Amino acid sequence: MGPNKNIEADYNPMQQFQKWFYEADNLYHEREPNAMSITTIGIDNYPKSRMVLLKKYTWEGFVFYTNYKSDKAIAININPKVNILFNWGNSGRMIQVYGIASKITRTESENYFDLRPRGSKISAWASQQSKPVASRIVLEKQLETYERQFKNKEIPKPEYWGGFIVKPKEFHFFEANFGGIRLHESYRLQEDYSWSKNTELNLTIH
Ligand SMILES: Cc1cc2nc3c(=O)[nH]c(=O)nc-3n(C[C@H](O)[C@H](O)[C@H](O)COP(=O)(O)O)c2cc1C
Repeated sequence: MGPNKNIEADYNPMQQFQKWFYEADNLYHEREPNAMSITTIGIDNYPKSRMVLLKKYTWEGFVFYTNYKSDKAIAININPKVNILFNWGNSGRMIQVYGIASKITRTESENYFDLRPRGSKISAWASQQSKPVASRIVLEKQLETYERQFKNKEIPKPEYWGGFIVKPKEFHFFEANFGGIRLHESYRLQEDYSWSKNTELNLTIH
């Protein structure tokens, strides 16, 4: 079928995301509905994907946390254009989001860090993400060191740990069904901040 273009002035595709996210969790019982892949373009110009966990989404965008010295953070600093992907196998649904990533405020990251379990806080201190560790023993030693250092103390957020928000520019919602019909709805942010919508139905062979 041909594309069916129309503009829905008040519509925000975050509503559709919210519906599918809710259903992935409560209707289709995905094991980890908040797991998403994020692809960045690195300094070597290669795209690189890895999984992260979505910790919050708002009308503004999608928030995840990481090490600001990691490959993904370095890539984002150079090129903030990213692609995130949710793949929910139980329902045959997939969502792609093109967006622009930026750091959230330090206060927001601190507030979230304070809510994390003690073990995760220690790990944030001990882990040098994207850097090879000589051995498991070295990593365990680092964990012990920080456990000793913070014994009976509040654990502050490390300077290099924090969140990114991905502000969406384009959404693609895909739904495959077993009859081989694939629904593809896409939304693009326009200059006036309204979203244009495009719907396609494709007959696909898996
Ligand atoms: C299911 C899953 C969830 C993950 N969640 C996160 C996360 O929320 N934040 C994070 O920094 N790394 C997370 N990781 C580890 C990353 O995939 C990645 O290995 C690490 O962040 C280093 O990536 P980079 O070197 O490309 O920056 C997760 C891995 C898996 C398999």
